Amino acid sequence: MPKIPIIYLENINEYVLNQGHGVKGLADMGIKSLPRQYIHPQEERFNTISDDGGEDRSIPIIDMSNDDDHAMETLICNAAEKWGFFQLINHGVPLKVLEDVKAATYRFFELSAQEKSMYLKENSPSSCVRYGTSFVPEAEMALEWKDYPSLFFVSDEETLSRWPLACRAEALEYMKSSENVIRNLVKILMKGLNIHDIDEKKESLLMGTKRINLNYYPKCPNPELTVGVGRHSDVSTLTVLLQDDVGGLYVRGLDAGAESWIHVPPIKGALVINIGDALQILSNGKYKSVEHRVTANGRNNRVSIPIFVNPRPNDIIAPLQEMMDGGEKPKYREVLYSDYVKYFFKKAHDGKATIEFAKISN
Ligand SMILES: COc1cc(/C=C/C(=O)SCCNC(=O)CCNC(=O)[C@H](O)C(C)(C)COP(=O)(O)OP(=O)(O)OC[C@H]2O[C@@H](n3cnc4c(N)ncnc43)[C@H](O)[C@@H]2OP(=O)(O)O)ccc1O
Ligand SMILES: O=C(O)CCC(=O)C(=O)O
Ligand SMILES: [Fe+2]
Repeated sequence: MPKIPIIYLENINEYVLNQGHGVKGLADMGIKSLPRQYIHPQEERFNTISDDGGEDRSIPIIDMSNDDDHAMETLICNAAEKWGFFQLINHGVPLKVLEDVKAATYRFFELSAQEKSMYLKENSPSSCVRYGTSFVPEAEMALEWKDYPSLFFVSDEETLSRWPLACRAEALEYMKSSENVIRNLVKILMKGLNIHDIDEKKESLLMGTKRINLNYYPKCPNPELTVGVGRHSDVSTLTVLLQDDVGGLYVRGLDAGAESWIHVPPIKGALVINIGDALQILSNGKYKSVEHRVTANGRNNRVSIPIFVNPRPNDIIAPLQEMMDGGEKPKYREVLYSDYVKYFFKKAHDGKATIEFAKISN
C-alpha cells in the first residue's frame, strides 16, 4: 500500500504552487477526488454529448511533401482563414526529435518538487525559465489541471547555462529542427496576404522570439469536473504544437456550428499549427486565432509541447501596411507587444477576450 502524505486540502496552494509539487504531486499522492480549488463552473466543463461536433468534422491535415507547392500553399492559407488550426504531416522534423522532447518532458517532471521548485518565478536563476502550474493561479476562480516549465529562447549560451538540464538539449533540438517549417509557414502565410518580400524587420516582427512550454497533464481523479487548459487563444504569431497519443485538445468550430468543439486527433509524427492573436492582428483579421481548450483525462497522463513563435517584446503590432493599401480599414490599433502579453498574463483564461485589448471599436 503506497504511503499517502496527509495534507490539509486548504493548504493546497502552499503544496502545489509554493512548494513546487504541482498537480502532479496531488496525482502521485493517489487522491481519489478532485480538490474543490479545481472544480470549474458547469458551463466551462466538458460535456462530450453537446460539445463534440462529431467525428466527421476535422481540422485540415496537410501533407508538406505534396509535390504541388501551389496546392499545398493554398491549403495552408485557407486553413489559416477558415479554421485557424491545421495538422502538418511530412514536415521534415525527424520523429526522433519529437519522441526525445516528449521523453525529456517526462524526465523534467520526474525531478523532485525541491528540484523543480528551483525554477519557480521567485527562485529561477533566469527570467527566461519559469516553472508553473495552472495559468495565472492568483487570478483564477478555479485552477487548471496542468503543470509546465516555460522556456524562453534568448541565445544558445543562455539556454545551455540556464534551461533545466533534464530537458535542455531535447527542447533546444526540437526548437532548432522546427526552424525550417516555421520559416516556410511564415513565408506561405505572407504570400497569402500578397506579401512576397520578408525583410529583416518583418521577419523579426513575425518570428523574432520563441518560447517553448513543456505541458504535463497528470491523470485526474474527476476529469469531468475540471479542465486541463481553459478556453483561450494564443497570443503568439503562430504556435507549433506536438501532442502525444492521448488526445484531449479541442478547437472551436468557426463554421455554422460555432458553438461546437472539434477534437484534434493525435497523429503520430504530426505537428498541430495554430494562428495566434499577433497574426490575427497583423493580417487585419484575415487569419484567425481560434479558441481552444484541453480536457483533463481520467486514465492517462498527457504531455504536449507548444513552441510559441512571437514578435519581440518591443515590437509594435498593428495591421500590416500592405493590408491597408487596398483601402481596407484597420480593425486593430497599434499595441506594444509586451503590453499585449502582459495583459494576457494578468487574467484567467477567458476565451477570445484578450484581442479586445487591441480592437478598434466602431
Ligand atoms: C495556455 O496556457 C499557457 C500559455 C502560456 C503562453 C502562451 C503564449 O502564447 S506565450 C507567448 C508569449 N510571448 C512571449 O513570450 C513573447 C516575448 N516575451 C515578452 O513579451 C515578455 O517577455 C513578457 C512575456 C511580456 C514578459 O515581460 P517582462 O517585461 O519580462 O515582465 P514579467 O514581469 O516577467 O512578466 C509580466 C507578467 O506576465 C507574467 N508572465 C510572464 N511570462 C509568463 C509565463 N511564461 N507564464 C506565465 N506568466 C508569465 C508574469 O507573471 C508577470 O505578471 P506579474 O503579475 O508577475 O507582474 C503560458 C502558460 C500557460 O499556462
Ligand atoms: O495541450 C494542448 O494540446 C494545447 C496546449 C495549449 O493550448 C497551450 O499551451 O497554449
Ligand atoms: Fe494554446
